[in-house]
Amino acid sequence: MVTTYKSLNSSAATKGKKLSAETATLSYKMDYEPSFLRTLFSLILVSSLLDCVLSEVDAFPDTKTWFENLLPSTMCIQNASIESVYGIMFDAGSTGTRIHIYSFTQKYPDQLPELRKEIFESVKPGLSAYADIPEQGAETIRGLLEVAKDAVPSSHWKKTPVVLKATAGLRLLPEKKAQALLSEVKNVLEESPFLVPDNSVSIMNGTYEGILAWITVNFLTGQLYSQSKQTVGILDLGGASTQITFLPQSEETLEQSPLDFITSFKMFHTTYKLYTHSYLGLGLKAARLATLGAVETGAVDKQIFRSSCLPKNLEAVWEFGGVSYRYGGIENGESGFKSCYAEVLRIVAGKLHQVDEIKGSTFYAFSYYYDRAADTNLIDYGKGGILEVRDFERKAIEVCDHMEGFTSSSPFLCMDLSYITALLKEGFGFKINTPLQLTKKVNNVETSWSLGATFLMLQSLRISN
Ligand SMILES: Nc1nc2c(ncn2[C@@H]2O[C@H](COP(=O)(O)OP(=O)(O)O)[C@@H](O)[C@H]2O)c(=O)[nH]1
Ligand SMILES: [Ca+2]
Repeated sequence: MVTTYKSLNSSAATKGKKLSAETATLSYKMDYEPSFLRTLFSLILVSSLLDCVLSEVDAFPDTKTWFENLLPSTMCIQNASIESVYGIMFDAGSTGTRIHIYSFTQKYPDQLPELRKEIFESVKPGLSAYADIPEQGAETIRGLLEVAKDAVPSSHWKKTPVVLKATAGLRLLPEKKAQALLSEVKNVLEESPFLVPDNSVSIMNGTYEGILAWITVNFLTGQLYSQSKQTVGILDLGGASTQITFLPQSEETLEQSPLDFITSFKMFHTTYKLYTHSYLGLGLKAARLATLGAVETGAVDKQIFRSSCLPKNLEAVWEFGGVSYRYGGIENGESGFKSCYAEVLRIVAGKLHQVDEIKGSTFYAFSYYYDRAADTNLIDYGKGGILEVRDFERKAIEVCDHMEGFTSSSPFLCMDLSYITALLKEGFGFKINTPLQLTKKVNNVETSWSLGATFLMLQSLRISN
């Protein structure tokens, strides 16, 4: 049994910092403490339930009932005198592609496997940057598969499933281009020695992102099996889309929310009705494009997109989704927080559904919320921390009103912080003193949908040794 936490290459914090700094690749290996194996056991249990019902999401996009009576027939990872089970999950995000290689051990034949180790590596840019050269996009997957070949013993290759789920970057592409990319990727997976299930390469429904991450976080924090059922909401800010997911306490929320914002499921004899929504185009980088006014026009030769959120004398080129945009500040014009905030406000104003009760709730926030808070020392990169919405605002004012002395690695820092402030305050309608728990990992497990998705994959395939 793994008894100590250790980071094999270097500290996760240092590696994570690289991710924030948007470097090309990073990798780390880590073992997990046994203290939360019970939690992971439970998570696997939930995933076994999830597996059989996720397909219902598309069929009944309004209110769904999940998990009902599923437990006995789905507890299928058993009867094994097992050493290791592996699962490979690709997260094809809008800003990068990541491979998560999880290994599990099964100690006793009648027990579900326990997560033992995760190996992670990523490349930038994301698949959508290869929209016109899909073969090259697929080559990035081939490269990452080499990591999997090193990580998984060759004796296990054939029974180790590999799945790729794409998120907002591909959702935003024209259907034909997205399909061409997915088809090239599928070819590459099929050429690999791993097990390639049906539907192994797909664009994930935005609802799944929120729900899988919500279940992951609430299991890892012990909320779902505690008596109090004090669950926490989650906020994910990706490059191209953003998700909000929480368990409403008030009937009013359930009654007044649009039908497709509410998803219900039964788990451990409790029915949960979650509020979840994914806003496509409101991720951090998509919001930059919108603020620059480049969404409608696209990148036109020689055109420079200007914003008061950028240093006045700046002129540079920014690439997103495989397109290059020239951008800069407004020389002899406005700059600073006040004018910048007015710009970013236009991106969120009237675009989001607001719920009164979130004002008093606790939310876990990760991805770009975490990265930008860490970049500006609002939180420690390794540890995370609790912030209030007004901390983002305070930092936005500080950065935006001192852009002349700008030395930051990202010229977009003022715009990003202002956007995060506007999204939280005016978009979702949080109060300035709403606490946010900035978290990258809970018990050393990434706060992302990919672990949950891996459990689903294993369970749906009845993978065991
Ligand atoms: N906690 C966590 N964050 C991640 C992981 N992979 C990517 N991110 C964060 O996700 C953000 C980028 O979002 P991305 O997935 O590319 O865009 P999306 O397609 O709109 O979701 C950045 O803040 C990354 O740091 C991960 O494994 N764990
Ligand atoms: Ca993401």
